[in-house]
Amino acid sequence: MATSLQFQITSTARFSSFKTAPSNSTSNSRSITIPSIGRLTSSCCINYHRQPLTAKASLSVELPTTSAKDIDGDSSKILLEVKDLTAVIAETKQQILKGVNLVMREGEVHAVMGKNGSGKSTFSKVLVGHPDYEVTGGTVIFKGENLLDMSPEERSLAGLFMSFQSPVEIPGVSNIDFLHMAYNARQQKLGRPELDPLQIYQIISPKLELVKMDSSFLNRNVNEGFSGGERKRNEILQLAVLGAEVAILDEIDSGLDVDALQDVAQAVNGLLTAQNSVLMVTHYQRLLDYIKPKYVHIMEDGRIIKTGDVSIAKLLDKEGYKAIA
Ligand SMILES: Nc1ncnc2c1ncn2[C@@H]1O[C@H](COP(=O)(O)OP(=O)(O)OP(=O)(O)O)[C@@H](O)[C@H]1O
Repeated sequence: MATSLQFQITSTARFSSFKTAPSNSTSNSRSITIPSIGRLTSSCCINYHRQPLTAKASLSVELPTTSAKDIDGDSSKILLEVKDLTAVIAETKQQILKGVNLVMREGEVHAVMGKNGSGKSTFSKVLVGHPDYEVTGGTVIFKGENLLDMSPEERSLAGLFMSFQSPVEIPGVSNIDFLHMAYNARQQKLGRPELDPLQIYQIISPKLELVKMDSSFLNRNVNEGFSGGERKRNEILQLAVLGAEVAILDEIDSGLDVDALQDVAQAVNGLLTAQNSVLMVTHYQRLLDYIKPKYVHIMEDGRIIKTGDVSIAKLLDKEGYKAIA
């Protein structure tokens, strides 16, 4: 039971469709006290009630047989390969994604820009399996596996993370409990021992410093009453603690003051390695001054219509989207 709850919370709790039981349902939970932050509770026994998912696509897919080097001479490992991805809004069947193509390799930072309503967030949410959307065509290969065959929880546990444009509150679940459960779910998936509350705190503590968050945020319910900027920092805290091979950051710069933007960017840069990759959705060149992308993609009407280096973003900033057309 605990296992399935842990699996659910790693990603789907972060979608708005999640509902949690009141916090008094944590009876029998294990707890410890850490002086600086008060009481930590391991919440394996919180009851979660989730609406059924509708976004799981089961399109048949042929995994690539050629190596990355065969295709374009770059021998770095491909982490994510999106081909001709199309998707509709589940409820209305309105088509939003109209054939997205993208390849992300280890060690790369990609930025996706585009006018309001061009499909950037939808693309990000479809990748993590958000239930509001149905995939209608195309393929997505993540670390050699068919991503579209995985549930949102499996995607998260496989190492795909998304920071939402508007991170949702999770009432009744403290930050520390959320991180603890999500972390242990990943440990389980990797066949490693689960950590107790003290051990998890030792992992989280340096990450708090990385994102410059006060430890008091750990005992608050996830995002409840957080300011816009605090929510964004909290998203990066989750990324820092849980880790990911591909992190999708949807407008991580929105709502941040100039100092907070630098802190968050510095934290993201601190998490980048030669083995992982970041996909940033943004409207503003200023973010790209801090987190430098190898590629900038322009999305229009559900497709990536142009890919280039950061000079595209600079041109956009100066002359607007008419310069891209
Ligand atoms: N769940 C939904 N229900 C109805 N319409 C939706 C839904 N999700 C996306 N859309 C519509 O799909 C289009 C693309 O939306 P999306 O949020 O992906 O754009 P975006 O490029 O991220 O925009 P912005 O830059 O303003 O954040 C918009 O017209 C939006 O209204």
